[in-house]
Amino acid sequence: MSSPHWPAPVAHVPVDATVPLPGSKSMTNRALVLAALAEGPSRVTRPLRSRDTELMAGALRALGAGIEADEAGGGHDGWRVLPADLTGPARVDVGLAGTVMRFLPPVAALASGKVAVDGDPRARERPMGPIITALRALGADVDDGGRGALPFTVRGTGAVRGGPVTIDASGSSQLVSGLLLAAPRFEKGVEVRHEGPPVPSAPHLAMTVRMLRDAGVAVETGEDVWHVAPGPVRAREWPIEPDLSNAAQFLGAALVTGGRVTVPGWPEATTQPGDALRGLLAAMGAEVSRGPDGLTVRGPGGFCGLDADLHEVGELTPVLAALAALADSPSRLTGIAHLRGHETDRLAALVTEINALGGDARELPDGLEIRPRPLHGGVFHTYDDHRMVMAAAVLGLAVPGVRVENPATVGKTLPDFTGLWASMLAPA
Ligand SMILES: O=C(O)C1=C[C@@H](OP(=O)(O)O)[C@@H](O)[C@H](O)C1
Ligand SMILES: C=C(OP(=O)(O)O)C(=O)O
Repeated sequence: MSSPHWPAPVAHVPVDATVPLPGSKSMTNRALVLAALAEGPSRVTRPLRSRDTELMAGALRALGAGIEADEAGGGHDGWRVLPADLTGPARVDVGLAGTVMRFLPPVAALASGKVAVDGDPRARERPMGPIITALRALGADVDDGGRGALPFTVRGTGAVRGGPVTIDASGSSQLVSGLLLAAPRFEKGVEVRHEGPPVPSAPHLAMTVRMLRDAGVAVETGEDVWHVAPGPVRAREWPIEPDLSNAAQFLGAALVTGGRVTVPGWPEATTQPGDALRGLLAAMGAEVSRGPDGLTVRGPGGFCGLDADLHEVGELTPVLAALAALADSPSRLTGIAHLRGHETDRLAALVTEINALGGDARELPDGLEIRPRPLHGGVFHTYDDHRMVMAAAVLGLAVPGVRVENPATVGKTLPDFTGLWASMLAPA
């Protein structure tokens, strides 16, 4: 899926905009899974409609679930989800979606029949081994040809025993979330114990636990251990919050241009990691306020670099790295070695592309060090990574001549990104 280069627009005046954002990828894909496993029909309202969520809907449909437009939904592009007996044979395409490749196989193990799972070429390189091994330990039959990676076939028997399992989830929190989401339907539930270097993305694990409990499932947590009791998953309405991680580039534009951006509907309390933007952008010098209109970020003119451990909020890194390259002082972003297993090796990609524009970025064993330098235009490669497009757009606000390769890859989580960006930059 490539598209012509996109000339990232320069902001000639401070932005002054309100940017409504589509729903959270992470919440939408959890809601779809829980709704497909529920006792009766559910609704997912204001979901994200993007490549990652359409892939999840397609995967669940392939197993037999009904997922259809919610005609009564008042124009929010919502879904009605009608659970059904899960059956194979089926083929599932996970694309490059971490949520689909880690959340779907445990669901497939509950189906009766074979489910073949594959994805984009890069998906075959993303960490999957620990969840394949864990599924086997829980009683599922997975044929991966000894690769410990995609593609593989889950030979479902219609039931999974479940019980205790130990996993090294240091490569991705999704390895734990995937097991937990399907576990209420395992005969014994599950007790997942993590052993290894720290698990990243704690808010995403909290989101998994929160949403399971919201579906009436009993979940207990301790340090590096999660217990899900077997039992029914309640059918319900799942209202999806705006995607706060996708707010990063828009709020960042306020900082870069010394302007103002408001994101409506910012939740009072949330498990989304994007909520950390309030503190992170404030640490760079932004004025951050919350009101009835939403969350507002104002940029003071210049802004400073960031010294932060992003272990829990790794998906914010590409945009924060772009901001760091434009800041008034150096930045150190640490705790993010696991980003080498994301859509692309994000640490390598960010260093290569920032430096190709004249920047000074270097890899640390677990992160990035970025020293601001005057940048120039050029092609910014995006490596099938939506967040590389978003990072490039932030750089382009201040650097004339940034041309973004394959901007359509942003459709993974924000298909209308360039439209929203243009609206943000349009004079009020
Ligand atoms: O569970 C989720 O919805 C996600 C968890 C995180 O994955 P990692 O823990 O692999 O970083 C995050 O980066 C990803 O964008 C979404
Ligand atoms: C890491 C990300 O996605 P995925 O769900 O594919 O892991 C991301 O969106 O930044």
